[in-house]
Amino acid sequence: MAIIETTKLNLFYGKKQALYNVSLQFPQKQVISLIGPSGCGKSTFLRTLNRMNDLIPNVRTEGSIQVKELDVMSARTDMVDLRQRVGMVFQQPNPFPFSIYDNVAYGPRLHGMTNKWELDQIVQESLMKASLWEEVSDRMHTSALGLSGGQQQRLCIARVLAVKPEIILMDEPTAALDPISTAKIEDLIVELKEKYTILIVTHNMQQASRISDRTAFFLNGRVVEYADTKTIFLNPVEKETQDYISGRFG
Ligand SMILES: Nc1ncnc2c1ncn2[C@@H]1O[C@H](COP(=O)(O)OP(=O)(O)OP(=O)(O)O)[C@@H](O)[C@H]1O
Repeated sequence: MAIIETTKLNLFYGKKQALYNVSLQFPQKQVISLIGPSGCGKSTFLRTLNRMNDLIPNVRTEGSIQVKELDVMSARTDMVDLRQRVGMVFQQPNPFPFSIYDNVAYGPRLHGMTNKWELDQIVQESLMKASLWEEVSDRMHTSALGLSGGQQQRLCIARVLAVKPEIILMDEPTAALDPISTAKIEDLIVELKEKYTILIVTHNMQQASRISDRTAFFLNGRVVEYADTKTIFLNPVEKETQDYISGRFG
């Protein structure tokens, strides 16, 4: 069953159209890669799913997005609720300038959790799920800004996990990281799909083929092909997909 379904999604930045009739379905508890050359609309598409584009002036969106029963584009949709269910991790790790503990506790506190015992539990659990607990358990009250880039990115993932999302959107989450930190995040993504649905924008073809179950290839704001990852990389139907994955453009 699809956890996310977009239907005929069009998006305009002012007069410029960036997405054309994007209709995609994403099954639960899978990793889905969004690939395509720079400027083809991958990040724009990702941001429509939790309405992050609303923060950009002059954006207009048409079509529909369902996250299970939730009509994402409805004016009645509660943004705090939506972004709790559909969390996001960005290219540059962006921890708050607070302690490690306060970064992870931020979301639960925002949702009204005040009990210290409960907060301690959720912070520890989230850091464990993000494979960071062992590295930080003895310095929870020191600044998150003292962590390495890879640790900061896992902290940002822990921060998302702490509010118990169903879906995690990741926009090039390893682009700013070294190969070892990248491998840790990739392992983590594969572990997390046991419980979460993960959409990842990536320019790294090996990464997409290593970690994702399904892959969507975008070009000029359109989805050219969407299939299981093996098919996209080994046996694509469309010539444009073949050209892109074999490095002939992009
Ligand atoms: N805030 C914005 N205002 C106006 N146009 C934008 C904005 N953000 C993106 N665009 C345009 O929309 C199109 C799609 O951009 P988008 O960033 O979604 O592509 P992308 O595939 O994620 O690219 P990249 O891989 O380089 O991050 C591009 O033509 C881009 O210039």
